Amino acid sequence: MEKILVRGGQRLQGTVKAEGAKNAVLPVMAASLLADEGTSTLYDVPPLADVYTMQNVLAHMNMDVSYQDGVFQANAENTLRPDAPFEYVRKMRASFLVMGPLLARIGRAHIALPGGCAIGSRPIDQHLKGFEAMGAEVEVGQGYIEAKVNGRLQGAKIYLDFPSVGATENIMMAAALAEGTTTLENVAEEPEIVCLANYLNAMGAKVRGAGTGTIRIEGVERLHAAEHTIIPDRIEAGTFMVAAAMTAGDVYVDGAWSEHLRPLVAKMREMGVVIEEEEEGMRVIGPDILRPVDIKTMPHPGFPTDMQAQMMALLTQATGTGMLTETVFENRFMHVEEFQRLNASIKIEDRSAVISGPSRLQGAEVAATDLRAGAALVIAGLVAEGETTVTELRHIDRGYVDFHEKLQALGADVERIEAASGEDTHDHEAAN
Ligand SMILES: CC(=O)N[C@H]1[C@@H](OP(=O)(O)OP(=O)(O)OC[C@H]2O[C@@H](n3ccc(=O)[nH]c3=O)[C@H](O)[C@@H]2O)O[C@H](CO)[C@@H](O)[C@@H]1O
Ligand SMILES: C=C(OP(=O)(O)O)C(=O)O
Repeated sequence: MEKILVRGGQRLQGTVKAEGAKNAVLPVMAASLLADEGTSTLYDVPPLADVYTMQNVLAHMNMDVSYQDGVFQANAENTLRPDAPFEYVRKMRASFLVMGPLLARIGRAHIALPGGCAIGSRPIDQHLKGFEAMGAEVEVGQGYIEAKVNGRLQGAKIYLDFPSVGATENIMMAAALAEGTTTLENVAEEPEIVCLANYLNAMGAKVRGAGTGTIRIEGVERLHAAEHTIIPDRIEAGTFMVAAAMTAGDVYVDGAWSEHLRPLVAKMREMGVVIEEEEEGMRVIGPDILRPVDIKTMPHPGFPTDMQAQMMALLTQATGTGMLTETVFENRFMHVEEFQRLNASIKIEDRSAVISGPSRLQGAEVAATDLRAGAALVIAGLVAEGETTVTELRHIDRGYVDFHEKLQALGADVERIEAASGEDTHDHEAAN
């Protein structure tokens, strides 16, 4: 088992580049199932564990796929196999995004139930409600969801109870090949939804309104392969922005697109961080004294839950009391105990974490409880006294490419090392 070892005290300086977005590439890869003709080529595909998992899921379904040097190619002309087994879905919940494309393309899907995970129970009722409204029969049993439709899915009016990112994507992909028009209301407005809609439209779909609260999809009979470039990862970019601010550093984050990062930029500026917006990225200059802020996570364009743990790290260094309220996931404070091990002063009150700073963080052994928590703990280690070791790196590897190397290049004293055997005893398989 490996771990990341951080020796705190360095100020980050230089330039770092964000990869293609994990949360954009996964639905786009799933959407490549919809093309019955040609080979899709996707650019800026990051070499992440989740990308390899999705590649394996598609290959399991009998697609021809290849991935090299950031370019993913996918051909779905073969007879497709309609199932995604538990061995993939347990590694990555986003495997469930193949359900909409499978139903639309071959009228059947047999997908393992995603189940709960480290950040909450994460039900899929909104996805299923959408498929049923479009005429699919859905049965849940023995750990699997079986869905089928006679003939084509039918366009429908669907109102989501909550603007779920995954449900919006899954239903949008299904509706692209449905008969008639689908109107999806109260949908997610995340930039990743727009990235998916652009790919679908390049395939010949008629999707309008992505990035707003209502999406209209006029179904077409067939879709063809297309070329598409994945947007930069706003969460990876945001993570480096926080790392820069945390260490009173001066870092240019290439690929930090300001239009995707408005809620983060607003809060960091409130804390006193200097942010210069440029066309392709942002320069972040950390102040000597950080002010505390209150933050509530919300669906886009609200503050992203995927930046909550990183902001917790930053708030430990603010002078005064700040608060983080998590409204998107029911249980996304597992990292608080790990932060406490680093001597942070954090109290949980219902769905909020109250952080008193500035804390003199002290290096300790901590475990990544989920993907963003892992990144946040490494960042906390950058300002902690002594050595911080972060274990359970499989979480970090789901969403960050060469995380420690990118930090090293900015001047951090960080390395990835082999843990002594038996040292890392919490190796649960389920990564998500
Ligand atoms: C691969 C990917 O893109 N992952 C992102 C996606 O996850 P994901 O698509 O799973 O997140 P959702 O937006 O669907 O979930 C948000 C909330 O809605 C609830 N819910 C969702 C679906 C449903 O059918 N019923 C239901 O109750 C969930 O339990 C959660 O509490 O959006 C999240 C919210 O921005 C991000 O944190 C994840 O990084
Ligand atoms: C929660 C996340 O991802 P996933 O939905 O894939 O678990 C994340 O990217 O922070």
